[in-house]
Amino acid sequence: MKIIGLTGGIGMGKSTVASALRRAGLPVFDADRTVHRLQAPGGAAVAPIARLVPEAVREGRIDRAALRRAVIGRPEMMRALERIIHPLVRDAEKRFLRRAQAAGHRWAVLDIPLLLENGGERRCDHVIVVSAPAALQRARVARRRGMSAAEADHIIAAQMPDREKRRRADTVIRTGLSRYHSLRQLRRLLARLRVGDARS
Ligand SMILES: CC(C)(COP(=O)(O)OP(=O)(O)OC[C@H]1O[C@@H](n2cnc3c(N)ncnc32)[C@H](O)[C@@H]1O)[C@@H](O)C(=O)NCCC(=O)NCCS
Ligand SMILES: Nc1ncnc2c1ncn2[C@@H]1O[C@H](COP(=O)(O)OP(=O)(O)OP(=O)(O)O)[C@@H](O)[C@H]1O
Repeated sequence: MKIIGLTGGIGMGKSTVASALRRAGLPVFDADRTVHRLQAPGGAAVAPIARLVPEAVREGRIDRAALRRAVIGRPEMMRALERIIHPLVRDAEKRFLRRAQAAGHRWAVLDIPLLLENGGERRCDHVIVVSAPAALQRARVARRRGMSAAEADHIIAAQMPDREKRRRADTVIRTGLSRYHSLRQLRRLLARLRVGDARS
């Protein structure tokens, strides 16, 4: 089974491309969703987060806004949170890949925001980076519910610069134009990789 890594900075359009890949029949691992599940009531990350940021957890429930305020713009706290979350996400990814392989898929997709920051490209056969102009990225993140402009700026600053991501990509999908243009780029790539010839 071959692996497509899908990544890009916050608000660059990853989720849109991930949905299109799902519609094309590929199994997609969604790292952000996995993080949210781990942090939901009963999730494996709740107890360790309660020890790290007690004010973000009340009655087994994580207050995401409080967690965000505690870690964004504080690199040492963010690193501590990542040390809790990333090994758990990696375990979930391994289970996902085993299931996809057992189901006979020829390709699987890892949708991971910090793929390149963490050297995850080594596990991929093809890396897609979604990219848009910086001003559009900021405008998209600003529209995002719950995240302030300052928080968005801190997150963007904590990520590998877009030009560096594009340099490391096998394919860059531009999302600065219409969705139609982005999806056309994606369709061309899937044809080139021969995804969809047999069961994907
Ligand atoms: C910081 C947190 C609390 C913000 O939660 P919130 O619900 O507001 O945002 P969400 O989880 O949907 O993330 C939105 C985007 O923020 C960016 N982002 C998230 N965590 C990080 C990080 N540690 N470093 C850089 N960017 C990050 C990604 O682009 C992601 O797509 C949350 O993202 C978190 O717990 N992050 C730590 C775990 C992590 O590294 N996740 C990244 C994927 S493995
Ligand atoms: N051509 C395009 N391709 C992808 N997204 C687009 C495009 N044009 C506009 N958008 C919009 O950009 C916004 C950001 O996209 P999306 O949520 O997919 O980003 P993301 O990379 O998953 O973000 P995050 O890292 O914040 O989860 C969405 O509101 C989407 O509708």
